[in-house]
Amino acid sequence: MIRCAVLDDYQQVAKSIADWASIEDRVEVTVFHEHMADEDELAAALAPFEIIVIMRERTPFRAPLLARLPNLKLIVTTGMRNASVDLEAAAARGVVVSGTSGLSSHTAELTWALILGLARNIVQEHGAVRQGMWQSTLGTDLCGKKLGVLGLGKLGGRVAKIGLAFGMEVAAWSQNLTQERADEAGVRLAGSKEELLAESDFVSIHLVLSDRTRGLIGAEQLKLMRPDAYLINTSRAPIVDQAALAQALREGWIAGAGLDVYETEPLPKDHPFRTLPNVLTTPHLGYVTKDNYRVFYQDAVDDIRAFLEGAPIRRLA
Ligand SMILES: NC(=O)c1ccc[n+]([C@@H]2O[C@H](COP(=O)([O-])OP(=O)(O)OC[C@H]3O[C@@H](n4cnc5c(N)ncnc54)[C@H](O)[C@@H]3O)[C@@H](O)[C@H]2O)c1
Ligand SMILES: O=C(O)[C@H](O)CO
Repeated sequence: MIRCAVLDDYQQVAKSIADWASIEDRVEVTVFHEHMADEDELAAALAPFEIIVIMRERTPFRAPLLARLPNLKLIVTTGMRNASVDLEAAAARGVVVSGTSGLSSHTAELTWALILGLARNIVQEHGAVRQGMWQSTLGTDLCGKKLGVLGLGKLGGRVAKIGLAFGMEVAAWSQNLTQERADEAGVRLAGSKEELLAESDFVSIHLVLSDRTRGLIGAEQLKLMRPDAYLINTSRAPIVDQAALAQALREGWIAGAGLDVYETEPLPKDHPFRTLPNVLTTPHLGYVTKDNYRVFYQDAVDDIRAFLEGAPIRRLA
């Protein structure tokens, strides 16, 4: 039997959500529900396995860990982009890395959950109702307000479209955004990042993390935002200087933030984002839906079958 490990199945759904029975005559699957952060623990637990299925970027596979996994032949990661797998080191060890497809609506929808949650103080009001109170905050209308979208790719484009449906004025900016793409999305191309930050009621980040986008929003940029504006980041934490963001929230440079992504995940227990009253946090839930997991895990099973049969496989570049 080929041994396969499935990592970080926090919700304990990996086995039931896909058709593993179709490969059970050849593959013995062990599912790990708890996150293992320690490299020694990972190396010891994973050394016997030929195949490892990983959920997004929860457990990094860099050269030192890969070197300690002598039996490893295939890594299946969910999605087709995973910055925490060292593809070169894997190739050097003869380990194939494949990816899965996935849906693209999920994170745009979570972005709107955060925007709506912030605009209508949903979490505070829910808590207050539970404690016997009635109407303790004033909400903000979205219709007629300005939404600034940083990065107009798949998710940014979808978020912009929903903003238009709410009757918002939508502008977008990124270093490589063209007038043609802005026209196609039906939004205004902002003259500069600074202009977009200064004028928006809600700024939502949908850039990929790269050398050009790391630290794109620091203290200087946060100070350009209005004190009644909100920042939403469901993209990647290091695009925003995290210490500057905590200061901005503490000192009221902006009204609040909706965050799904963090520099260290899981977010450390004593991190200020866990307690600041004007932060709405979700634990990197953008992609965590039944519908998307069904696609992720079924594709993982299909990748494993293809690999075992020598059929073409979706390799990560
Ligand atoms: N929270 C979640 O669970 C979740 C789920 C899926 C994706 N994401 C993140 O959302 C982000 C957007 O994903 P997507 O699928 O829309 O990606 P995409 O590739 O379709 O779009 C990314 C955007 O970034 C821009 N961009 C790329 N490189 C750039 C650079 N060097 N400088 C400036 N702009 C640049 C692109 O032009 C585009 O507008 C990514 O960071 C992704 O990791 C988060
Ligand atoms: O980029 C993504 O797909 C999500 O953030 C999960 O890692």
